[in-house]
This record gives sequence, structure tokens and C-alpha cells, in this order.
Amino acid sequence: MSASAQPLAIKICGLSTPETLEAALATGVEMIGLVFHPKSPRFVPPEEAAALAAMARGRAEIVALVVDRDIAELTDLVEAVRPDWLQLHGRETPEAVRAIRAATGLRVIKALGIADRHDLAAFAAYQGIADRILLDAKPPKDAAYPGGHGRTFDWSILAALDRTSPFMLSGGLDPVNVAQAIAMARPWGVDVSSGVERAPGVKDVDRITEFVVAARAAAAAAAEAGRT
Ligand SMILES: O=C(O)c1ccccc1N[C@@H]1O[C@H](COP(=O)(O)O)[C@@H](O)[C@H]1O
Repeated sequence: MSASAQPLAIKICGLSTPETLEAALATGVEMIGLVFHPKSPRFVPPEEAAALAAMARGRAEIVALVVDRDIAELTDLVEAVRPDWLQLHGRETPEAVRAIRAATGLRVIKALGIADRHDLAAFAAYQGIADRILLDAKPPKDAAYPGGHGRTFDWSILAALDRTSPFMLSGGLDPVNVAQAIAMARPWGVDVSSGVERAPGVKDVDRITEFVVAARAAAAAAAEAGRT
């Protein structure tokens, strides 16, 4: 089935409390993300993450976000948390993605940092290797962690993208701009973190709901117009 025939997948990333996780699950989102990068303000220790994952299991797909971890660390994490997906948000090569997929048996989202159209050249290298490719804005140069900074990129550069592979869009999405992002980028899924927060690492339940309502309406409008 082509990406255009599927309903939009919405992922709320960086959930770290039972209250905000429950708010996200109540909206019916397809994916929730738990961040295992220690430098992130959204980091959750594996024991807390296992409890959050137990709440989400069967209601949404669980995504464990990691940055440049080796296979032994990932195996331990997978055993403790039992996610459905791994989101690789570092400099993992196509060979590393292939090896991680084989070792864990999990589906993999590979994030690519995008600033301009030249960065899209990396897309082809991961096609057929990663299960989903996530196009995210590049972080600031001096950033302590490689995502979750609320920065957007120029979505118009995605018009030329090969759409035979399902891709997800992230980077600075929020309840106000997500409709335009969906209309322009026509992604398989959208992913948000800081755009549904009050402060870094502090999710806002009203903003989560507003984001999901806006994204669903935009996807329905795009489908109606025959553009997705
Ligand atoms: O959210 C984090 O703290 C994070 C840390 C390390 C790597 C990625 C991270 N988040 C991902 O970044 C993008 C964009 O986030 P935002 O919406 O712009 O805040 C998203 O895919 C998050 O999953």
C-alpha cells in the first residue's frame, strides 16, 4: 500500500509522566515516544520507562528513542522496556541500522537531520533498510542533544522526494503549524515533542490534544482534496 493510502500516523515523543502519557493515549495517537538519551530533558530511566510502556502497550505503538547506542546496550533496553520500535536519532550508518534491526528484531525509525535539499541525499541510503525514515530539522551547532529543539526546516524541499518509502516529518511542529506541514510535506506520519510542551521536558495535555485534533483535520482535508 502506498504511503498516500494510509491514515496519518501521529507520534507524541518525550512523554515522561503517567498523566501526560494518558493524555496522549486518550487522543488515540498511533505512537508514543520515550527518550533514552541521558542529555535530553525528556530522558526517562529504563525502570520508569518500563512502567510507562506497560501503560501504553496495546493502545499505541511504543517507540524507544536512542542516540548512537551499541547493540549490547540496546539489547538490555529492549529487554527492560519491550518497545515496538527503535528510533535511531544519532549518526547511525545504514550498516548499523541493518545490524540493530537484525539483533533486536524491532522495526527501526532512522532520523535524518535536514537543513536544506542537499541533506535529502541521505534519504536514499536508508531506503529499504530503515522501516521508516524521519526527516527532522538539524539541531543548533552547539546543542547538547541532537533533537527536540523546536526548529523547523523548509518543507517545500520535500516536493521532489521519492515517495515510495514512507517517511515521517518532525522538527518544530506544533498545533498551529502542523496543518501547513501536512499539506506541504504529505508525510506518512508526524512526530512532535517540544511543540506540545510548556517548558523543555514538561508536556502540556491541552497542547497534546490540540496538536492531534489539528493533525487529524489536516490529514482528512488533504485526503479529501486527493493530495495525500
Ligand atoms: O526530544 C528529545 O529530547 C530528543 C533528544 C535527542 C534526540 C531526539 C529528540 N527528539 C526528537 O526530535 C524531533 C523534533 O522534536 P521537536 O518537536 O522539534 O521538539 C522529534 O522527532 C523528537 O522525537
